[in-house]
Amino acid sequence: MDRIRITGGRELNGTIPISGAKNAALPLMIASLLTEDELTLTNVPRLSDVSNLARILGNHGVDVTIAGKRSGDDVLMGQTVRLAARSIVDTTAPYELVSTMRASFWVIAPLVARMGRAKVSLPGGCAIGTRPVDLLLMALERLGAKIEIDAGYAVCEAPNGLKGAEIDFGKVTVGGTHVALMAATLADGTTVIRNAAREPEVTDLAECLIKMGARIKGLGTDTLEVTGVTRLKGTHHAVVADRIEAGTYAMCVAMTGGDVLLEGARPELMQAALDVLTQAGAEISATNAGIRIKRNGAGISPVTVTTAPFPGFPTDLQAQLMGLMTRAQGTSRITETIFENRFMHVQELARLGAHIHLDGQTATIEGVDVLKGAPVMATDLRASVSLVIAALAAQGETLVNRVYHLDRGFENLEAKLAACGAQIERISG
Ligand SMILES: CC(=O)N[C@H]1[C@@H](OP(=O)(O)OP(=O)(O)OC[C@H]2O[C@@H](n3ccc(=O)[nH]c3=O)[C@H](O)[C@@H]2O)O[C@H](CO)[C@@H](O)[C@@H]1O
Ligand SMILES: C=C(OP(=O)(O)O)C(=O)O
Repeated sequence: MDRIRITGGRELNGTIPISGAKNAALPLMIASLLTEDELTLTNVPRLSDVSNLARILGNHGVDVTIAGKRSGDDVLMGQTVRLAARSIVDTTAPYELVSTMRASFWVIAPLVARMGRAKVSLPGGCAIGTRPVDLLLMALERLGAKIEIDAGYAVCEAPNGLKGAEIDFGKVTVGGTHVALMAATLADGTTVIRNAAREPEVTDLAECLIKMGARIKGLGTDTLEVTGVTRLKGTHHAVVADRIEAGTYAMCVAMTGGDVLLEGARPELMQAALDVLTQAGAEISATNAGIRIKRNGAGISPVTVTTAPFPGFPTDLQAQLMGLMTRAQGTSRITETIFENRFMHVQELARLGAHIHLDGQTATIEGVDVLKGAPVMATDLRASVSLVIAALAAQGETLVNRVYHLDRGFENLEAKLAACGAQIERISG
């Protein structure tokens, strides 16, 4: 199993290219099930979640080709992925495949919308919380699907097609909004989705669906109106830049000091995170090329932050912010409101010398002057990268185990950081 070795104490200076967003690429790939034509996605990140989903879609009969490895020696470009679901050969998504990644449950929406049936394994909980799918199933039921839970599978039928309806989400759900949006595009009549998630990845999916011929109004708001069409067509779409990856590298720079251009990052999609970084003492400027982040000399100021759905501070940056605050000059408070158990990093950060006290959903972090390298491991993606952030400022060597979590969501993490001066390397095997 690969590990990452980091020797802390180096400033970061240079340019980090920001990849396409994992959380947009996955639903976009799933949307290919809605049409017989070819969907071409560019700027797709090289991540294990992407290759796993390609395998899952292949099982349904989607022809997936992945091209465009790199242009030049050190300039990494996203991949181009072509997906053609000419005929769907299997409407079942088995446990063995769905259990490898939660987002694959979302195939239920295009399968039932196009084929009138789907049998998809329930995804189960994960390290950050129980993560039920009741709201996703409620949305499909509102559209007229009959759903039964049988032997661990959601069996969903709509032999006469889906019908437009009002869907009111009691709680903001990104996955629920993706599912409702995809299913409604092929439903008969108009669907109104209320309390829809406004995350940029939802808007990216909606923009692609519109290019495929879907009729959707209200992009970027909490009310989406979808008028169903009988068929969708193929298109080309570039995956939106990853605001979570950009926010993560911004926190790395805020931690180590230095001056880095986050190339291709979109400041308007991550204002809450940029505001928190500014409070923490980083200097942020938006440029034509992306976001420039600097921290020179002054220490890290403590912050008080509560996670919230977009446009609030994202839960997917909560662990990274905690990593940064371990070295703040004072006491920070971070409250997690989206997932009930997203604190797997607390114990591991403590191994590096962090002082964190957890009380319910709020972590109180007493900043320390010195962190010291240690072997660490985490059980999820963002928790793992919070350890990388702390390790970049720790004295001595940190070995981050279970790198496969990082490979789910960060393309070439060690190459991107090393190019800016970090002492970081992957140890294979
Ligand atoms: C692949 C992807 O895009 N993953 C993101 C997506 O996950 P995901 O789509 O799974 O997260 P949701 O937005 O659905 O979850 C938000 C909250 O709603 C709850 N809930 C959700 C569905 C449901 O049927 N019932 C229910 O109670 C969840 O347990 C959680 O407490 O959005 C999360 C919140 O921004 C991010 O952290 C994940 O990175
Ligand atoms: C929680 C995440 O992903 P997933 O929903 O795929 O588990 C994440 O990207 O931080």
